[in-house]
Amino acid sequence: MTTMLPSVLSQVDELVQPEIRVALERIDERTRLVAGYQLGYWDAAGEPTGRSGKGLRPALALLSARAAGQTVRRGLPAAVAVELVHNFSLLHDDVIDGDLERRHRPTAWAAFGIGPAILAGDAMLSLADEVLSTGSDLDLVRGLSTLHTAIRRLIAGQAADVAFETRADVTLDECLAMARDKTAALLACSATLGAVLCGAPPTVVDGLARYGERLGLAFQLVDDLLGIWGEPAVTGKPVLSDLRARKKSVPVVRALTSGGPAADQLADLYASPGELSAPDLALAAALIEETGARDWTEKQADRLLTEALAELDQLGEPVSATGTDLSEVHADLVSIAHFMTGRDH
Ligand SMILES: CC(C)=CCC/C(C)=C/CC/C(C)=C/COP(=O)(O)OP(=O)(O)O
Repeated sequence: MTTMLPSVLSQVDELVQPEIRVALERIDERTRLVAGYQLGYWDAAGEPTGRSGKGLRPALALLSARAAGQTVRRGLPAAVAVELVHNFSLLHDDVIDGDLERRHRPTAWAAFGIGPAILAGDAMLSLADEVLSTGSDLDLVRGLSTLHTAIRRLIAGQAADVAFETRADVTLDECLAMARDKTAALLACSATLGAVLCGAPPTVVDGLARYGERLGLAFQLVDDLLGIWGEPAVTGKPVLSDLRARKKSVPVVRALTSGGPAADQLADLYASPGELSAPDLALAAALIEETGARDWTEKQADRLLTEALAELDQLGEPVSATGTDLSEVHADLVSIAHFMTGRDH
């Protein structure tokens, strides 16, 4: 596995982030402070900081326009929109979960309060639509429908995730469906939206969608593994945070449904009242590993990555309006897929 930084990520810094900053100008100053904090542009006092999100979704959106034979710039509205939707979802997720830390600093609601944080999320969601709608020669109706279908799935996935916290009988299929909705939907949308807005043929859009769905689920499985075995200094999240919150992530549900004494012991820990102590959290992680769920989840992520990459071979050769060498775009889609699944944060 390679974790080399794909070059498209620097295009996100150069092209997409400035566009998002321009879009933020449209919202009121109070809300802009919170939104820009969430996006990593400045600290709670409005002083500039280094950007902290990885920019994976806008990177996929830029590549998606190129996969349709168009310029990177044609992918910009899609890239801005998906990064805004992503940050809306993270911000609201942190409010819902009561999480205090993300990307190595206090979450937006912890820094500004729940009201301003929710409003900043709402503002980013609304800006996403507006940015898409300002593109002139684009296939806007299909684009908006693609984005909103993903947003509805994001909400459904989040609703399931919350509901699962108080259910002891979550099945592995339910859990995987939740992960697809919560995470793969927006990543698949990112991988297709640039192409959709450029009016790409269904063969290209559908192939990119299948690539994004498989890669998106692999990405969530890696995220679940990092939520248990990741290094907090690298992930920017507190140690064992998913287990502390008794999250029904994929490795947890795989372990709980595996049968045997380790699964029973884990179920007892998850059902016990009050906060889980540090030794209990470490025990829960060890029990999950003992059931083979860590290994299984890693293998599933590898399998999904292979399937995602195989989809790229089926994409065909759309007419290139720019003389783009499409094999180069495919190589970039391969590179970002490896980066997303080989990451440590
Ligand atoms: C409607 C609603 C509230 C939905 C929430 C859905 C949700 C929180 C999904 C989690 C997706 C995920 C793995 C994010 C981390 O992405 P990343 O590692 O790319 O994040 P980065 O931008 O920090 O790099």
